[in-house]
Amino acid sequence: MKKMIIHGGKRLSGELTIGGAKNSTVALIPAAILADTPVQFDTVPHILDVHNLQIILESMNVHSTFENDVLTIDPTHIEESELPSRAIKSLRASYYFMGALLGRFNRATVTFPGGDNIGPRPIDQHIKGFKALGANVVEKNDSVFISTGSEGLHGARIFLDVVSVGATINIILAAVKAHGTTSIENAAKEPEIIDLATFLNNMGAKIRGAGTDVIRIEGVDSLRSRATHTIIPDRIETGTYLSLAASIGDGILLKNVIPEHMESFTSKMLEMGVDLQINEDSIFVPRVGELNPIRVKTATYPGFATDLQQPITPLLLHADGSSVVIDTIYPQRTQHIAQLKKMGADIRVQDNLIVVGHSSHLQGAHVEAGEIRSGAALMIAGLSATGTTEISRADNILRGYDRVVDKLHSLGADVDIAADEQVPE
Ligand SMILES: CC(=O)N[C@H]1[C@@H](OP(=O)(O)OP(=O)(O)OC[C@H]2O[C@@H](n3ccc(=O)[nH]c3=O)[C@H](O)[C@@H]2O)O[C@H](CO)[C@@H](O)[C@@H]1O
Ligand SMILES: C=C(OP(=O)(O)O)C(=O)O
Repeated sequence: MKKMIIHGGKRLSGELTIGGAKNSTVALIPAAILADTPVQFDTVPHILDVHNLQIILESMNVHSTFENDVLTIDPTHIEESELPSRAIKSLRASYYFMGALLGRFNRATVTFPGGDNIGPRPIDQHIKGFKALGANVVEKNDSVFISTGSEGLHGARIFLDVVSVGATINIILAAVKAHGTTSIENAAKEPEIIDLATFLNNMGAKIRGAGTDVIRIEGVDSLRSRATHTIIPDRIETGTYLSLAASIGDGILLKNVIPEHMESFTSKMLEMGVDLQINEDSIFVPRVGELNPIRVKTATYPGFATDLQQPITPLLLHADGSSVVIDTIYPQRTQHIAQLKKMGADIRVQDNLIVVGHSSHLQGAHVEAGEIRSGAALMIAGLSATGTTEISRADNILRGYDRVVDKLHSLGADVDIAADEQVPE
């Protein structure tokens, strides 16, 4: 495991470019195995999740190359094989191989995925979707075995009991080459789902309604790539740097942003009194003055993303009064609290609410990134704090933040990654 070492307390300034969205990328890579041609993605983030997905692809004889932000994947010689469980366990999105393999081979065996430890993460809605499409699903030991009869998958009407990004994507992957028409009702509306549908439609898929809560998919026989797919910018990375810039910036410009994807977040920053300058595809964060406390309640898109409730917390510590955070998606997503307290933050849980009080001074400390977004919160707090902060389990940050150390250096931060002998792999 790695640790991140931060010498904090420096004001940061400059500009940086947001990378391709992690949560699009981790769906697009499994989707690539549905193609009958090589496929290419641009603005691919340099993150551990991509590296681990490449390992999983390689185990199926799907070769990939990643150079200059361009990932090329050749699925034309794909073979069914046992997937490497260590790589599967390293990320949540490995469950997209269930839908993608089912779409490609009419069967899939996938170990239960890993990913962030943020409370219970059932996959019942994914399974419900696969079954509706005609698959037989058996969960045994730590694996899910999914198969169809010789007739393959057929279209179906599926109403999701819970709005789930993962289930929506997995059902699209399975249904895109099924016989007949599938509809997903109460579907998730996240921009990453539109990105996936755009990629598949450009290869000949017939997916309508992505970005609304009813998605219709007419199955097609073949998917053929004709152009490089440019991945949408990462809205969670953007929100993280917006929080960082308002917390300790002396003027920071974020480029490659889709401001419409950020509205639930930027509206909260404006409410706090951050004088954001929102342009067509960039956002400038000036040095901020006094900040108002706010209430944050997470919700499905276009609501405030659960993935940003921890990254905005260091900014809330600067507000002149107590802010309140309620995570309705993952109520147990609170690993940052104990760690931020070690740095002197006034933060506590009270009746299922996270209460964040004004904390005029943070002190560097040894803290642990229990998951990606608590890691991001600690990184911002460490940059704001006086003294040295060491964040162990920093792999959790590196698994989803594109070239994070280079980007922080470009803003003038004193930060490094080193091996952590205390925490074995
Ligand atoms: C790789 C990826 O894109 N990860 C994102 C995705 O995770 P993921 O796709 O796993 O999250 P979901 O949208 O599925 O989860 C939303 C809620 O639905 C529940 N649920 C989900 C599936 C299911 O079968 N049954 C069920 O009850 C979950 O426990 C959770 O409370 O969306 C989450 C919510 O925006 C984000 O935090 C993650 O960053
Ligand atoms: C929870 C997250 O990721 P994953 O679903 O990949 O664990 C996240 O990106 O905040």
